[in-house]
Amino acid sequence: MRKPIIAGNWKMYKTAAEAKQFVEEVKGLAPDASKVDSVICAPALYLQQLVASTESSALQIGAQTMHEEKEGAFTGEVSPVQLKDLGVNYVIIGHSERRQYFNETDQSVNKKVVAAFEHGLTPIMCVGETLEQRESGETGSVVEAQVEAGLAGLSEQQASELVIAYEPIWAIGTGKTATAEDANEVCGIIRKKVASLFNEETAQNIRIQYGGSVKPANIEELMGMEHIDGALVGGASLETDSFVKLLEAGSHA
Ligand SMILES: O=C(CO)COP(=O)(O)O
Repeated sequence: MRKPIIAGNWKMYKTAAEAKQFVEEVKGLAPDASKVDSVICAPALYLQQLVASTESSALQIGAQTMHEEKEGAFTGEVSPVQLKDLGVNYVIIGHSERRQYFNETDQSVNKKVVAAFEHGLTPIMCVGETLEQRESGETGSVVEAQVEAGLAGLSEQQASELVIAYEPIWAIGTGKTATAEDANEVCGIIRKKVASLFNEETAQNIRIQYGGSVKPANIEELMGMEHIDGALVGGASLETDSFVKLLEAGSHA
């Protein structure tokens, strides 16, 4: 059985005071960590404070991106060693906004995934097609290529521990959700690809999230699908009420 994982991606939202208040409110309400992994991926600025305030709670803290080198002359960047040193557990890698606005490629995503594991972080690697690719029937081949490139060089053990987030770009922040069946179909394609790259056991272990306009009203249907093990949530992770509802839905899946 794969443990569900619900992760909020706050993107570039919230002041320090708002971040602190959210976490203070939610940490006591997060379901038991044996039932669901509950994660907030916050702006880098707040990670230290949020890790400290969630100590000994079920709520875990993740980052939204990182550089692939452990240190160096990379002005403005944050390294995996620095994240680990703060007590961060998860890091989102290759979000479509990073690919679109910050020139991340399948190759740089792969370097970051490898570096995250090297430094004891669990990557949440994002894949997903554009509307144009979906409409021209390329969804399967696009996500397969992203998965193959992103997982290059990983051991079976690392691939088993990786989290993949399937986020169709046209469903992000648009209010348009992929139907549960469509989302499940693509997550199934991803699992099959992992089986072909590694083996069936690895494919059964890997956790695959769906992301794109997930909210309390649609999470149960999504989580009821065979290949969907969690959600990566933008907008609905910014409000305590809706985020707690998402965590609860995850804990019952
Ligand atoms: O990009 C997303 C999460 O990483 C999805 O964002 P929304 O949930 O706001 O559509």
